[in-house]
Amino acid sequence: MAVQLPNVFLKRMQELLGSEYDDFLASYDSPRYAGIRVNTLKISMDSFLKLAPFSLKQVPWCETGFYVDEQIKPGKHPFYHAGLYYIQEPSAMAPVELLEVSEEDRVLDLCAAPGGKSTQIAAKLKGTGLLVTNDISSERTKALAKNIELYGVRNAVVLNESPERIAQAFPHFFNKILIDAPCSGEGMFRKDEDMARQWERHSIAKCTVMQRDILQIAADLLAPGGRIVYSTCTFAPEEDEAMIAEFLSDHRQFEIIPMTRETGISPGRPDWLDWLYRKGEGPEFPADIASQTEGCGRLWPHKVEGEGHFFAVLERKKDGQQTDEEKYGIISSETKRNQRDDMKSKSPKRLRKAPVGDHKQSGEREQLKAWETFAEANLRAKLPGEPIMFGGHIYLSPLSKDQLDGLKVVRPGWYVGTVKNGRFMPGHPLATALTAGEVVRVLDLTVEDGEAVRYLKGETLAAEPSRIRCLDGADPKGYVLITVDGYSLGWGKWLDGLLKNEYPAGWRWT
Ligand SMILES: C[S@@+](CC[C@H](N)C(=O)[O-])C[C@H]1O[C@@H](n2cnc3c(N)ncnc32)[C@H](O)[C@@H]1O
Repeated sequence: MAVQLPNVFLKRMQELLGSEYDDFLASYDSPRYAGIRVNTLKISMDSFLKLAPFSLKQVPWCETGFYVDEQIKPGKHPFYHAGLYYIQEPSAMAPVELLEVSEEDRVLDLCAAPGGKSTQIAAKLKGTGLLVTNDISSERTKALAKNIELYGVRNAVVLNESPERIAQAFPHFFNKILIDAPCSGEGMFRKDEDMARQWERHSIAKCTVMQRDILQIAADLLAPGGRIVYSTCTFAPEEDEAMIAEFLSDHRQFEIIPMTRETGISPGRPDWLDWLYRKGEGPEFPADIASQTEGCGRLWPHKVEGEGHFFAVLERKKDGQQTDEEKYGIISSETKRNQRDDMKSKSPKRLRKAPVGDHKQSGEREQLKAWETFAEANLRAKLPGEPIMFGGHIYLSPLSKDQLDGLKVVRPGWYVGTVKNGRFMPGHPLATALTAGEVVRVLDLTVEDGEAVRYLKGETLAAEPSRIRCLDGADPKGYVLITVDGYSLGWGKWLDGLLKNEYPAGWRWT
């Protein structure tokens, strides 16, 4: 077998899977599956299918997902740098499909880094509603913020918080919540051999403690009638069926929404709750709860083309016994006061409202004015969100500063730029989320002639003024949106036949 699997894991799977075990084990001898998901925020499916530079095979459970041959290196193509697709393991595409995100939803992705599922949610929101995307690891939120920017998301707030503190700030606020929980990662063994080596260290018992806490708090974050999707990339019943059964026992107002099976999703295994109970490793759940867990789902590596995943869709019952707090999001002023005090005492580095000093306020006003002047001269679009200052930078935020007060904010919204020496400098994320029709100057490069790659490498390009497409008879001199085959890559600054490259050093093609 190509992958060295832990003996304890193999013994458990043999007991759990019985006659299916041999097929399961044989799946480790097949190559892993690679996938890409089209970012419909930046390109329509029709256009992508015409433009796709490699052959694609549909992923059954995700309309925008495709299997690709890993050897083609999908990360080494200008279209990847234009954010036209995300490289994602095919089974990891299923949880967001089950969340059934609609336009205008308020969505929370609680365990989001590096952002695969958040970018999928953002595409479904189509720039409407709100995405709050969070991870407890400050290191991992760097990749999360970068992906939100690369994929052209305009309506996301990126947080680096504990779920408890988000629940204090936003009680019963979100109507869709994704918990892609930290887990023992048994479904990752073929993709990442390190996961197999570290399986004992990320023990199932440790993971269940985190999962229990996160699920518990998610119930306090969910608005009436809302939906939670809980997912793991592990097969362990302690982290899957038993975690869901325990949640349902503690939250009788919730129920599992069984999922359809046509796409290859296998049912949950209530009998595995008995297996745990008989081993003395789990409680005996009431029959009505245990039977519901059959409505959970798994993608198995020996049954579908994917590495494996577990999911449960949880909704609040319509006739459930709810407190006013749960029903209407009402929270008593005393609870609010206690929560605010608690939040303030625990917060080291947080978003602060602008100090009220006149000097500071007029400085901020000037900077916001500089942004408005830039937008008037260079853009032809009404952009969403409130302009706010944060850490010396200007953002368009889907939330007010008050709503974010006291939280550890990585990005309060869409980063549009910063003012240096009285001059507005547009940010790279402004460019990646703009379309060619929204700006005054565009220079379109192509994959074929190699110029797009030269731009991504940071080279200065020569360009005759006639190549700069200028709206309304504008002068070619100034900030130009650089596109590849029509899709935005970043900024350039054109002067006298030369295009100064504004593609950020840390993002360059190497
Ligand atoms: C399976 S990964 C998430 C993958 C991500 N959803 C994606 O699709 O790219 C689990 C994440 O949970 C985060 N995490 C662990 N404990 C957490 C907690 N208590 N609250 C929020 N995030 C947590 C980890 O840092 C990790 O990034």
